[in-house]
Formats: sequence, structure tokens, C-alpha cells
Amino acid sequence: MQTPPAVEVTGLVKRYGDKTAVDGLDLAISPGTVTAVLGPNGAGKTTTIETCEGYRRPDAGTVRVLGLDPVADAARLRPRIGVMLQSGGVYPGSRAVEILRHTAKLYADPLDVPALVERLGLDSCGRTPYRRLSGGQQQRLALAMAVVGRPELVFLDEPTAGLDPQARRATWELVRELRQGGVTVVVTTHHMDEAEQLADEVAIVDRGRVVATGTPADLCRADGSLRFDGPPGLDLAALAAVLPDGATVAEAAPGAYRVDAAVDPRLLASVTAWCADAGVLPEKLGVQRRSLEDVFLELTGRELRS
Ligand SMILES: Nc1ncnc2c1ncn2[C@@H]1O[C@H](COP(=O)(O)OP(=O)(O)OP(=O)(O)O)[C@@H](O)[C@H]1O
Repeated sequence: MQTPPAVEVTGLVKRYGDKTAVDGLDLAISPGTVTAVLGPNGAGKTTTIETCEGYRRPDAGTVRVLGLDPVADAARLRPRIGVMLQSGGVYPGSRAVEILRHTAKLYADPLDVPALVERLGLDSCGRTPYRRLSGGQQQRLALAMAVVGRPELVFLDEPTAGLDPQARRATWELVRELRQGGVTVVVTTHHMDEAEQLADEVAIVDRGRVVATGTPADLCRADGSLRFDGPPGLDLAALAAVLPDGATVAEAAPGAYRVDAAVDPRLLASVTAWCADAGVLPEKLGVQRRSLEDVFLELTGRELRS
């Protein structure tokens, strides 16, 4: 029997007045995976996540988190999930470590607070009031608050926005450890490298809908190109004839060849076999994969960071 999804969003619609922020969004997240919800500003990522967290009610559609309704079953769900909001939710005068200790007390079996504080580089500012923390420190505190209760499922909304590279890596490391511990992690981001580094699954969101899902490798593998250099004027029709349907061959510049197709080992073998028969040594032979940025651009016609 298939494991039920940790998060299941079906036909979610959420409007703010006239503005439709989420427009029939479907998403299923498997337990124990890291899923990146990737999309440009305003795509509807935060609204979707906040609906999953029970902070917003759907206008249409259904949301189930660990099999529960995030609004109706909030009391049962809250102890099982960790939430990192994009901002706020903290009294500005409270000291960082006190906030974390207080949060830890809400859970039955919290992590060791001093260890977590050290881990996230917050030891130097533990006694600093929240409002005096830097943006990066506030981010790290929010992350600590999300994980301190040993949740089964964590929602991280842009966890590395504004962090320096070192803090970014520490965050990624923590996410990897959560995953190793069997925690389901849902992370929104508009950083491709974050999705590529962290995610088992990526859901690309644009204009309030999921427009593609898959592993980063799958999303990028679907198409690509194979390039090589050889003598100018090769018989491209003859080469195309030995390639799978849909493959196109071009001489981009004299002696510079490009095969656009689903790149797999068989394609590579076909091209090199043809070259061998033609007595051609394909120099600088290489495969170029699409990046998630290319995938996004093709799907939506827009840059990811527009
Ligand atoms: N409280 C609100 N009132 C009115 N409009 C809102 C509200 N919150 C979000 N929106 C609008 O809904 C759309 C989706 O916003 P949302 O924050 O969910 O997107 P996002 O993908 O998380 O973007 P970002 O990456 O900038 O956080 C945007 O057009 C935004 O301006």
C-alpha cells in the first residue's frame, strides 16, 4: 500500500479581495522528503504554505497535513509541525534565547536549546532583544523555533533569504540532517541552487498554480543538448536519420554541431557510432543539461527572479 502524502493540496484557491493569489493549486508531498516549492515573487508560495500551516482558510479546495485539516484540527496538528514564517510572530522585546526556551516548552520532547543556539551561531546574541537582532540572526532564530520541537514536518518559508554564505550552508546542513532523521521538509525558495542542493522533489509554482513537479534531475533531464566539434559541412540529414524522433541537428557555426534531444546514453552512442562510421572524431563532445532556471523560463516564459 502506498504511504499517504504528508501534505496533500487539491484545487486550492485563495483570494485577497480581487486578487487571486492561489488559483487551483495541486501538490502532494511524500513523507520523509525535502520538497522545494520554487517560483518567482508573488507566485503564491507563501499563501499556499500559510494555508497548510492553518493560518489562512482556503476559498476553495482542500488541504490535508499529516492527514489532518490545518484549521479544524489545529490543536492536534500544531505539536507535530514546525513553522518558519517569513517574518514576525515574535514579541520584539524578548531575548533570543528566552524565545527559544519558551518555544521548546510547548513541545513534549524538544531539542537541547543551548546546543541548537550554538549550532545556528546564535550564542553571541542570546541575550539580545529580538528587535535588535540582525535580519540574518532573526532568520536563524526563526529556523531554530521551527525545529526545536522535533517536528515530523517542517515548513520553511525562504529560510536563507538575506543570509550570508556561511549561514546559508549551516541552514542547508540542518535541513539535510532533518531529512536524515525522517522529517518531511517543505521549503519555499526562489533560489535555484537551493532547490538543486536540497530538494528530493521540486514543485514549480507560477501564477498560483503548480506548473511542473519532479526531481531536480528529472526536470532538467527531459531535454538538453549534445555538442561536438568536427569538420565543417557534415551530412546532417544522415546524422538525423539515425537519431530518435524529435531530435534536431544543427551546425551552429562552421564545424560546431549541436544535437537537441532527450539526452540519454543511447543518444550519445548513436551520435558517436555515426561519427565512427563517417570517420569523424567528435572533439569537445559534451552534454549540456537544462538548469532549473531554463525549465522555469520554458514553462512560464518568465525569469525566475522577475
Ligand atoms: N495579505 C495580502 N493581501 C493582499 N494581497 C496579498 C496578501 N498576501 C499576498 N498577497 C498577494 O498574493 C500574491 C501571492 O503572494 P505570496 O506572498 O503568496 O507569493 P510568494 O510566491 O510567496 O511571493 P514571495 O516570493 O514574494 O514571498 C501576490 O500578488 C501578493 O501581492
